Amino acid sequence: MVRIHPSILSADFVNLERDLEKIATADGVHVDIMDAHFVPNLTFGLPMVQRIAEVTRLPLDVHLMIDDPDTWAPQYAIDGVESVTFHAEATRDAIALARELRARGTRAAIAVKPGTGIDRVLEHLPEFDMVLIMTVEPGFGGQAFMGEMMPKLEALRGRAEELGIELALQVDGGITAETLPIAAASGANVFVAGSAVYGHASPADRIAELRAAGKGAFDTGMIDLRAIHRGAAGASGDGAAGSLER
Ligand SMILES: O=C(CO)[C@@H](O)[C@H](O)COP(=O)(O)O
Repeated sequence: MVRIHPSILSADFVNLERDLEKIATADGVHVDIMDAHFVPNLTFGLPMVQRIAEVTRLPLDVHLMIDDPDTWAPQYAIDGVESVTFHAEATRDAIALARELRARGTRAAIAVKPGTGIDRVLEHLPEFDMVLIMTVEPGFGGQAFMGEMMPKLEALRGRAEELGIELALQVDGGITAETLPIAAASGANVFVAGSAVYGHASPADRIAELRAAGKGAFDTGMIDLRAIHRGAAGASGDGAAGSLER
């Protein structure tokens, strides 16, 4: 199933309730939490997430771009939050944190920056409900999609199929109607789009367009994922950072 999660990083924070209404036809709201340490940008924290959860019926997909998620992430497992994503590069113990999030009733997701390999994520894949492959350097909207991240998606989707587990695969950064099918064909099924949605005169029309682009990629069976996976040897990289265990 294709899911479109607009990123409110591109919304008008002063008119956020209005801008949330504009994306009511989406499948979730991507909420970027930035601390000006892990990434060079600053957004907001838990009180704002609580208010967002109160004013929208859509499930929240909280993406923590912060230091020390081991301490802070569990607090975001509140009503209305469907998943909490923390970064492999920032956590001390990804598995313990994922288990804690699940125990609190939210989906546990791990994100990797473009320079980070996925070997350890592949090793421990059943611990996570979702993996987020960043297709830009985290921090800002409006950057260009990095197609060279596609082998990571292919390797993750292939491994999930081998294990017979359900895994949401999210991509974030530079997603448009042109780039979304590329990521869908590589195994992604949850698409974050900020400037593409909020930069359009009608966010609802853009959401429909993105959904159709993703559905088209799946329906036409553009690419056989297993074939891709066979050719994706070495795609996982050696991991620039992000030990998953202490
Ligand atoms: O996490 C981030 C940026 O770090 C994103 O969620 C951006 O908001 C995506 O914006 P676009 O690339 O779609 O404009």
